[in-house]
This record gives sequence, structure tokens and C-alpha cells, in this order.
Amino acid sequence: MSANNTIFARFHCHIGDFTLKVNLNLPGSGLTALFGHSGCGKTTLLRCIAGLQPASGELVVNGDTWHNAHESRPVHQRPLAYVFQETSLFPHLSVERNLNYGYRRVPVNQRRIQFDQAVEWLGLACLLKRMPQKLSGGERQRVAIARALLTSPQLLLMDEPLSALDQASKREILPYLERLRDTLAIPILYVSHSVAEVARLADHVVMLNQGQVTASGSLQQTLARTDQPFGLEESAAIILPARITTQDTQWHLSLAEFDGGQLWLPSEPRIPVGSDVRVQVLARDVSLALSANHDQSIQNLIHGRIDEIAEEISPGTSLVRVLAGKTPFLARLTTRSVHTLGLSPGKPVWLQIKAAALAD
Ligand SMILES: Nc1ncnc2c1ncn2[C@@H]1O[C@H](COP(=O)(O)OP(=O)(O)OP(=O)(O)O)[C@@H](O)[C@H]1O
Repeated sequence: MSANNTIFARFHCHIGDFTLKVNLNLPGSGLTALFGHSGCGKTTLLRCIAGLQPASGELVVNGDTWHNAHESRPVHQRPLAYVFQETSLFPHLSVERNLNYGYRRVPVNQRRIQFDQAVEWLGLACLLKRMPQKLSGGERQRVAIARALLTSPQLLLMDEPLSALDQASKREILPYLERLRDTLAIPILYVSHSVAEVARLADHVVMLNQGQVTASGSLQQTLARTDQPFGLEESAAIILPARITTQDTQWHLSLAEFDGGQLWLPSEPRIPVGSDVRVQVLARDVSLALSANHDQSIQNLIHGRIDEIAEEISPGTSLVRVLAGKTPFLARLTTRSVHTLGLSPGKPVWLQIKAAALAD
């Protein structure tokens, strides 16, 4: 990562009994998710970055020093925008005037995002004349995100922006966030409790535990780690980037090709051939065999090699990581199967994948 495309964040602070101590090199673009149990310090880290929480250390955003031992820019001089869980739009101003509030304060020659562009990105054209109390929760968050973008920030901080929304509103807003992630040159730091949200949105993941970083890496590599809470959950899953190459209309299946093989998925006619997608495979839907057994119902058989066998994650249950090409998979097996099959790192195996689906 070059310094001009990196967020370098090193902080040390105490709040009461809690200590945050982190040293991170993050991508200077795309969406980085901050993930971890309640109280692990996710919000505190965002507050350090925003300059709201005093801390020693250093913060350099894409080559621009915001904080170090000699100088620290005050909050209002940091070119960032913050979107919270509960949005406070001005209740007496229409959507349009709420959006204009921050936009007008940015000098014309410093506006990197134009009004119409933000309205289009967040699908707000038909809501501009509405008052905030006439908006749904999801619509309000879309307005809040557009308003944040219209201040032309160089960094977007989002602290659980979907957690106050119901399931339907979350589903409605996720495609807008995906689009921003893929379109914006601005890096996004996104706090979330939800594995599903992280799987769908993140490019990079930071795992925090008790104020310390326990993992920081690409989404694909981090989800496939056997030493992180993701792997221990009953819903442990890997995400793999893939491309839809065939739509089989007869059997209602789509073929997704990835670096290391291909997988059949339930058909997604709305996704055209050639689309890049994220495929999710749950560890509990993967079993392993020593030979390719075609005489059975599972259609997805992928050749791989055992990379790692984790300590038992619960009595009698083991987590095995297998590499197919460079793509990591997790398989949740009984420990007895691990012994019966004589599994060990380096051994060639066949992954039998019972179910795979687009991350949703
Ligand atoms: N003003 C405060 N005074 C004392 N302790 C605080 C204060 N603010 C935060 N803390 C403590 O600091 C720790 C980290 O809090 P933080 O809000 O950063 O966690 P979090 O990971 O964002 O949690 P959550 O997911 O529940 O929002 C917690 O133990 C919290 O109790």
C-alpha cells in the first residue's frame, strides 16, 4: 500500500478502565468494516479518528497528516463526515434544504461531489420536497448519507448506520451502500455488529477485542481465519469473489467461477452473465471426501488441499480450512471424521458443497 492510498492509524487512549491501543494500516479506498463484540472499542476508534476522543498516536489519511505528537487538527478541520445509527435531520427543513445545508458551506471549487450526483446515488429525487417526519427510517438514513457526502469529505465514518432499521429497510438500503463503495473514491470506515452486513459490504475487515486489533485483512482472508469469532459461530461462512458465467434456464441454476474452481448456485435471473458477485458458503454446508464421488446428490465438488485444522471449536466439532487454488474454504466437521479420514495439513481432498448462495 502506498502512503497516498493508505490510512495509517495508531492510537493509545484510556477511558475509565478501558484502554484502546491500535496500530493499523488500512486501504485508502473501499469499505473497511470494524467488527467485534459490544464494548471492544469500535466507536472509540472512530471517535479518535474524528478527533472527538483525545489520544496519543498518529493519523495519516492518504498522505495527509491529521494528528501526530506535534499537531492535532481539531474536529472541524478534519475533512470527514460521520453517519450515526440514529439520524438527526433538521425537522423543520425539507429533504432538499437538509441536503443543501452542508453543501452550501463547501466553497464551489472544493466541491468534489455535486448535489445532483448525491441525489442520484441515494435515489432521493422523488423525496426532495418531503419533510423528515414523512420519511421511513431507511429513507431518512439515505438522506443522512447524501447530506454527509455533500460536505465533500475525504473520509466517511459510519457507525452502525443500519442497526436502527427493520429487516426490510436494511435490504432496501444495502444496494445503495454497495454502489457507494464501488463508485466513491472516498474511503469508508464502517462499524457493524452484523456478519451479513460485513460479508456483503466490506472489502477489508478489522477485528477488535478489548481495545486491541486481533486481525486486519481482506474480507475473504479474514472470514476464513479459524482463530477469529467469525469461524466459531454456527453461521461461520466464507465469502468468495466470483463471476457469473452461465445461466442454466432448464435447471434454474447459475454458474459462478472463482479463482480455484466453479460453483453452481440457485438461479439469479436478475444477475446477468458477466456480473461480479460475492458467493457465500457456510462452513456447516461443506463436507470433505478423499475422492470425487459423483454418485450422490451434491453437485458442487471442488478439489483442494487442507491448509489448517483448528483446535476443536466445541466438544466433538472441528473447523478445517481448505485451499482450492488460492481460495480458502471452511468445513465444519465432527472431530471423529477428521480422525477417521486421517486429515492433516497438505492432504488433497474434495470439497462437497451442499449449498452456496449470493451474499445477501
Ligand atoms: N464516556 C465513557 N466513560 C467510561 N467508559 C466508557 C465511555 N465511553 C466508552 N466507554 C467504555 O469504553 C469501551 C469501548 O466502548 P465503545 O463504545 O468504543 O465500544 P463499541 O465496540 O463501539 O461497543 P458497541 O458495539 O456496544 O457500540 C466500553 O467498555 C465502554 O464501556
